[in-house]
Amino acid sequence: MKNLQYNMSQKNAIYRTKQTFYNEKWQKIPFIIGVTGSVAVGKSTFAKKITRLFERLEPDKTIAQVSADGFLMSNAELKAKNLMDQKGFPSSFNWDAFYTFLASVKAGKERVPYRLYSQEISDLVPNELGYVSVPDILVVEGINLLEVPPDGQAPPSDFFDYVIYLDASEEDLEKWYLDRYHLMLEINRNNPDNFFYKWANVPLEQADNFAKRVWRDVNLKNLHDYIEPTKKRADMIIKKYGNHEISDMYIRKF
Ligand SMILES: Nc1ncnc2c1ncn2[C@@H]1O[C@H](COP(=O)(O)OP(=O)(O)OP(=O)(O)O)[C@@H](O)[C@H]1O
Ligand SMILES: CC(C)(CO)[C@@H](O)C(=O)NCCC(=O)O
Repeated sequence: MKNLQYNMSQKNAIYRTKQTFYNEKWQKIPFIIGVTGSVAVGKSTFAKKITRLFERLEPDKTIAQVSADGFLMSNAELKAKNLMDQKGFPSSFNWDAFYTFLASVKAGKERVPYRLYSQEISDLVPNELGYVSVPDILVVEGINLLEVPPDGQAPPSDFFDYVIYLDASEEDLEKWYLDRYHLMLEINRNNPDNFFYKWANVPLEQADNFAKRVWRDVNLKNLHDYIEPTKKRADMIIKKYGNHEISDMYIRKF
């Protein structure tokens, strides 16, 4: 946390110096923190925690939190493009929208809109937008923050001031993924409109075989091919034990 606060004050000093040099009026530039890593590593939980911590430690600053899952294409769009088995891969994101969002936040625009994603419906939330209005700090969590878009679009990492990569063993990741899946089955057992309803009402072994296959063929493949290769570009790597406690921490000093 100290490291993050230090980086933030350094970055703000640079922004101020630049604006003075260019004879510009002082304008707040949001400090954007990224939290990245595998599906189910705990990015949104961790992002929530650092947001709460900042709210306590820096009570005079405004803090917002956004998930990069909102820049995925909708399930309908993925189905139409035959990309459902690549959900979460670079090919499944709307990179232009992600870039425009980050560029608008950094430019200090008011009420910058973004789509919301829900793990519970496993899709973008229809007819609802979130808005970010020039916060001091924006925490963005997502699997793709340090990836380079596939079609030559500008990479979102241009706008991140500090990126934390959460790391864990593949066994723990699969377990956390399945635990969350079981929770979704439980919650939606009597909810026929929900994505998980179908799987909540077949024998557990059959439901588990489906989830394990999705984990292996989609999320683990995504980790190997696209997410893990970005790890060395992070400013900080935090490795977690199976009980979610931190086992190791690496900080990039350059
Ligand atoms: N610190 C923690 N303590 C206890 N449980 C945790 C912790 N962090 C994550 N979990 C659990 O692990 C699972 C995955 O966490 P979370 O949804 O935050 O992951 P994620 O990386 O944001 O996932 P996704 O990429 O799919 O959005 C959830 O069931 C969550 O409750
Ligand atoms: C939304 C993502 C891509 C990442 O958060 C992930 O949770 C996901 O839905 N992966 C696709 C395969 C699956 O349903 O788990």
